[in-house]
Amino acid sequence: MNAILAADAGSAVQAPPPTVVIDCKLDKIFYGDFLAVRDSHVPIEKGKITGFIGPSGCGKSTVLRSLNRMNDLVDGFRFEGHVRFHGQDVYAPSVDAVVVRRYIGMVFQQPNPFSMSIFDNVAFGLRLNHYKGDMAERVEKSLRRAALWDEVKDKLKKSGLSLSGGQQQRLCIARAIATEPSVVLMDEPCSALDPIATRRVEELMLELKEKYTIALVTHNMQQAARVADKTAFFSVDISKGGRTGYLVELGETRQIFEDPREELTKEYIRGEFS
Ligand SMILES: Nc1ncnc2c1ncn2[C@@H]1O[C@H](COP(=O)(O)OP(=O)(O)OP(=O)(O)O)[C@@H](O)[C@H]1O
Repeated sequence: MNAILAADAGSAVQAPPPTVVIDCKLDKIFYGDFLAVRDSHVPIEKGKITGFIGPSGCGKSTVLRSLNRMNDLVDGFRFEGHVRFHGQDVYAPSVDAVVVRRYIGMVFQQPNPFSMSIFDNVAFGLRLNHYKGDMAERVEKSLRRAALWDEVKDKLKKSGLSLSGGQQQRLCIARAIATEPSVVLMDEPCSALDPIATRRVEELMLELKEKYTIALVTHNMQQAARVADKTAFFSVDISKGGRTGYLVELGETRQIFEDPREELTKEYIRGEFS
């Protein structure tokens, strides 16, 4: 027996430490004077799905949108803390938000294809980023990865808006992954979809995490339990007269659902599942 294993005899063999792709430490997030979120440190780990759950208004979307500077255009948005992508400050003055979103893509609640062809929807971000490679090849690859190619390959020139809701959301996923981001942020991607389309997108998430890291906001606890590797539970602090969201607990999904450390998490999970 070698020395390392001998020293560890009797304990489980340790998995290698996870790689943190986005180190997000949001001490305070404001909209104007309103303190929307406090004390939320959510490291996003490579190759995993991190689910954000919690009651309405607890800041799930605010935290998610802070990761790729989606809040830049919101008047009065500011935060204290840091967001680092592979160690690089996402908010450094020298960093262009368009470049950030090329590496940290986003899928929204409502499928929002642009009013242009299916092909152009997927090519959109590539053109924005002056992609020099084979456009048709990349569009096909993205549509295949989004499990949509077989349904649209004969109508690439048709409008993205002509597709069903579930197809539109997979088109948006194809658009988000076309630039080959490392991380895809998904803000309630299934809330406008029926159960069958939801299942399809959930299966897709599980396939995509082989290649992309995913952060997922969901209202649907069962969805978090089904797909997330890690789960972050947020709540709302009303003790000081305001309504400020904060991270209560972050852990392996199984631990959060079956053996939460915090009383608040227990109550929330019990309430939602009972
Ligand atoms: N653009 C904005 N301007 C001002 N306040 C905002 C803005 N966006 C969100 N807020 C406020 O910040 C708080 C957190 O909102 P956020 O949408 O992040 O919560 P959430 O947990 O995602 O909610 P939900 O589950 O209902 O979507 C809420 O009090 C909300 O009203």
